[in-house]
Amino acid sequence: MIASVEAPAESHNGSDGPLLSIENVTVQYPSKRWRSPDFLALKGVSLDIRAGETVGLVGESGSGKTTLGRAVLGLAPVTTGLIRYDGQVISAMNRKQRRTLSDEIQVVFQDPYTSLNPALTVLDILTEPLLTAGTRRAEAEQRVKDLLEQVHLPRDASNRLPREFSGGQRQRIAIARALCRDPRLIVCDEPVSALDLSNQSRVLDLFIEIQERTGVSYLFVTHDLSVVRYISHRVAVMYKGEIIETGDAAKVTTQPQEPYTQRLLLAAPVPDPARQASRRAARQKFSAQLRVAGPIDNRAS
Ligand SMILES: Nc1ncnc2c1ncn2[C@@H]1O[C@H](COP(=O)(O)OP(=O)(O)OP(=O)(O)O)[C@@H](O)[C@H]1O
Repeated sequence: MIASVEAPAESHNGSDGPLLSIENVTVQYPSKRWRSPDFLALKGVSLDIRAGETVGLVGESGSGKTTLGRAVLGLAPVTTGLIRYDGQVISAMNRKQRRTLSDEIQVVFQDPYTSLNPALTVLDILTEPLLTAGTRRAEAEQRVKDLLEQVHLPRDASNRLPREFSGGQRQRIAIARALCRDPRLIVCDEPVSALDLSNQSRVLDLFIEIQERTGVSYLFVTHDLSVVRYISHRVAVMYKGEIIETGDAAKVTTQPQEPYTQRLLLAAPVPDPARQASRRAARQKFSAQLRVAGPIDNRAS
């Protein structure tokens, strides 16, 4: 695995501004139970993503990572704040207006076993978004051949059903589907966490390869720090609905400034025994520092 990817040299959208700009966004889920308060899942989150950039969103379970990805996709209610895409405010768009963005913003979900329609062949899964957009069938079928090649699946994959593929191969089909209409931003929600380690690194390499070729940006949601370090240019760390630290991926994942990020780093599993020993020593040192510094909630805002 490489240490971290090179930052994109320049914006692909021809402007100096970010491709995606999340500005002070709050998401409040309405309570489903009588007299219980609404739940504030995001508390004033701000984050930019430039064209061609991968921003990794990391944090423990329940910190709000998926909610932020869903807010970008228009699937979680933005209560206050704004989300701009290429300068245009998208957070206030209705469903019909959002549909016009499906060429631009796509998603790859965690579970390749449930994200693909089991009754459709790969050809049907991949031609459907193209035919819906008005592409002629012959052209759509040629495009599917190209897409299968791009994600390193054999051309005869077209005629098979999702159940005939392994988890890693299914995730490649899901990636091909996300690529159908040449998006400029893909929200990746834990796209490798259901895969075994060797498939994880192959699929991560595929994401990087696609980005190098197309200049697509990724908002990459994961709880796994080694994944985030591998794939991201920058990392944003979420804690209880807030972004508490952002910065260069290599720096945040090796020299985090915030005690919470330090704790997250120390809690990450390390298979190599020598590294485990040094991790244990670091953990003990960090615990001693914490005893002096006070509880981890006392982080800088
Ligand atoms: N539709 C919903 N209605 C009410 N609360 C929700 C809803 N979706 C998420 N939440 C709550 O919002 C908080 C953030 O959830 P979210 O799924 O964004 O976290 P996460 O960081 O992605 O967690 P994980 O890594 O486990 O997926 C959690 O406390 C969750 O219970």
